[in-house]
Amino acid sequence: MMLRSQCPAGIRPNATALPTVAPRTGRLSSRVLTKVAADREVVPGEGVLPIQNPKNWEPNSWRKLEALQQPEYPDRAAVDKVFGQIAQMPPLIFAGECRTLQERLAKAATGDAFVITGGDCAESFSQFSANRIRDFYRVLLQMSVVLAFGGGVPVVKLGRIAGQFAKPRSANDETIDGVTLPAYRGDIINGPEFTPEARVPNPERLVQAYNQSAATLNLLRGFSTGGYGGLARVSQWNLDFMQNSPEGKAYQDLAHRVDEAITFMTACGMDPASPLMRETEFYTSHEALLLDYEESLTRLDSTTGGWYDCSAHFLWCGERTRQLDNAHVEFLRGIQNPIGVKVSDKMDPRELVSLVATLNPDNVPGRLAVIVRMGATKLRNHLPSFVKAVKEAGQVVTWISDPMHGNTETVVGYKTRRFDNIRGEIEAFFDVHEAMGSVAGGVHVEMTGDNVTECIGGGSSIQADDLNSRYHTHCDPRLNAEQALEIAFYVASRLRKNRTNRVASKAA
Ligand SMILES: O=C[C@H](O)[C@H](O)COP(=O)(O)O
Ligand SMILES: C=C(OP(=O)(O)O)C(=O)O
Repeated sequence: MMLRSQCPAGIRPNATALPTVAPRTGRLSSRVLTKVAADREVVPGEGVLPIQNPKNWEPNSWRKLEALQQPEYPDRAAVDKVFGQIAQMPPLIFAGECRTLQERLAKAATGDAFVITGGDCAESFSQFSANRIRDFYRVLLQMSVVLAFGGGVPVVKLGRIAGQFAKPRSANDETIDGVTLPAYRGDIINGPEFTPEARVPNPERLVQAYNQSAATLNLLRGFSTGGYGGLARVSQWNLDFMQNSPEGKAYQDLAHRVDEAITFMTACGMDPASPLMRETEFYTSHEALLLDYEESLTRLDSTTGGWYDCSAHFLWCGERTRQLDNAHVEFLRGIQNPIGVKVSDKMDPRELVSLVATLNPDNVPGRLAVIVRMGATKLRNHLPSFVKAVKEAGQVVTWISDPMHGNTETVVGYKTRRFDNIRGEIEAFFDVHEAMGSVAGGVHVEMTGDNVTECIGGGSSIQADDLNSRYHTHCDPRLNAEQALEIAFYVASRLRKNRTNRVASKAA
């Protein structure tokens, strides 16, 4: 009983805490699920109220609706068996962590925090290693320090990691040299190799993806609570290959200033061994695309009586699957995790208002992030009407910019993105919010800690001819560590400007 109120904040599990969720048993019928929910004693933890689950919603109610972008498994019985196994496996995250994240995202909606989401376009089995996770984590931490320094607000770190495996595709097939095969849909579904065997959806991949997510999360939790992610290590996070780059040097300067501030605060009596100095919060996220998988990890939280998708802290609905009457929106409207929805210029502002009302009917701050991705020019034209419509409807959302997905192009046979276009979209995002008096709450980028050559431009001046030298992504091009840090310095400059404006308007 005591454990029910011990849901840890962020990724800081109390070593003795148990999940406050009841494991689901295989693919239960909706009748059985309702019974499990009704039978469970709901005892609110300290300060945690019981949750009213949405009417007519169950973890499997999405099955009645059209689900786009789902794989066609050759043997449905085999795949159902695997989902049954996953439903018996432990949750990857805890409901209490999701609630803490929601509070943080609510602050980002008002400008009292800022969200940085980053990670691979698609996690892969072949590139899975502790060093890669560490290098990604280091860059995300560096970015968050740069942002916190510029913005003077807490930075919410949300990795596209430990579950970002399934990919929506524009086309169902891929043709190379006259041979047509089913598209690669992410390592959780099929393989990237261009062979008929690799492209068949294989249910064993589901278990491998779950296991890789669990192992990744385990390491991230260790980094976050074991001292590695603590502020005292700020100056040690620079990656070797960045030491001499302008971004690496700018970061090192900033890190020295942080070190000096810590020395000063320690002299004033702050305990350098305190959790504030040694630990950091880190959350996981991915696109809730493969609905069978998400359902099998959806569990009932015994503290609140709410359903949580325990595959990640934060789940989002992609641009290709956000139709109001379809399965993905149905699934997401019922889970209690904070969620996001990707939005392009193809959406009408009235449709956005309906979508926000469906996904967050109680208008809970921090519950819903609207992740805008359309390219700078379209964003300057369309975002104002989105912001206006949402404002007029009295809806609270956390606005986040994804400057990657509206800027993809093909150059010399490679899918790539230009650094200037990415930065240009972020600039437009901040400009529009500044003009509208709304809040730029975060940035969502595809990035890696590796020294890849997938996006053109930036300080390291990657040219089209360099793309083939270290192009390792399994799907879309990512910013490398240096480019990611350069973006962080730009965003920090905008946050600093916002901060100055806020101080000036308070003084006036
Ligand atoms: O990551 C996002 C999508 O899966 C990706 O952009 C789709 O790419 P495609 O247009 O090559 O299918
Ligand atoms: C597919 C993605 O984005 P979008 O839905 O915006 O295209 C993604 O973020 O991986």
